[in-house]
Amino acid sequence: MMIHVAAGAIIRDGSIFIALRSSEKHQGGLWEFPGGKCEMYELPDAALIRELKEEVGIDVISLQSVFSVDHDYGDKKVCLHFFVVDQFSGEPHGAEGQKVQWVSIKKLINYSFPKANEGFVAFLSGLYDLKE
Ligand SMILES: Nc1nc2c([nH]c(=O)n2[C@H]2C[C@H](O)[C@@H](COP(=O)(O)OP(=O)(O)OP(=O)(O)O)O2)c(=O)[nH]1
Ligand SMILES: [Mg+2]
Repeated sequence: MMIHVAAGAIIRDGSIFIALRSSEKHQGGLWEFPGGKCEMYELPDAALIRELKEEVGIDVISLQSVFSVDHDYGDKKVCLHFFVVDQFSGEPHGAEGQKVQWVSIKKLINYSFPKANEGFVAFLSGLYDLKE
């Protein structure tokens, strides 16, 4: 079964907010873009808005869908729906006790993400290049 997941790159002043997945979770110990699984009949944008409120305590004002990627981890098949979140209210923080940090876009490639994130990390790194 394919699990649909919404994940968002929260962007402010050339940096992106990332969170560490706890070691007991699937793909634990790796950095992630906050988000989570879509509930039944829930579209990815609605799932992301809900998850960002729960996990990082922000209210999304503006989000843009970037692309979706199917990935088979062997133990789990996911369809990741990636978004850029460029307007929000509230200050992002680890609302569930997870380790978080702001990372400048040019340094994003130095962090270890789950395999399914490769294309999105490359895309975000490209956004930075456009500003040079
Ligand atoms: N949130 C998030 N999940 C990702 C990313 N990359 C990636 O492969 N995943 C995978 C890991 C998980 O198998 C799945 C998302 O699960 P999750 O643990 O965030 O889901 P959730 O927030 O609904 O959490 P839970 O309550 O079920 O624990 O997608 C990413 O950048 N962000
Ligand atoms: Mg999650």
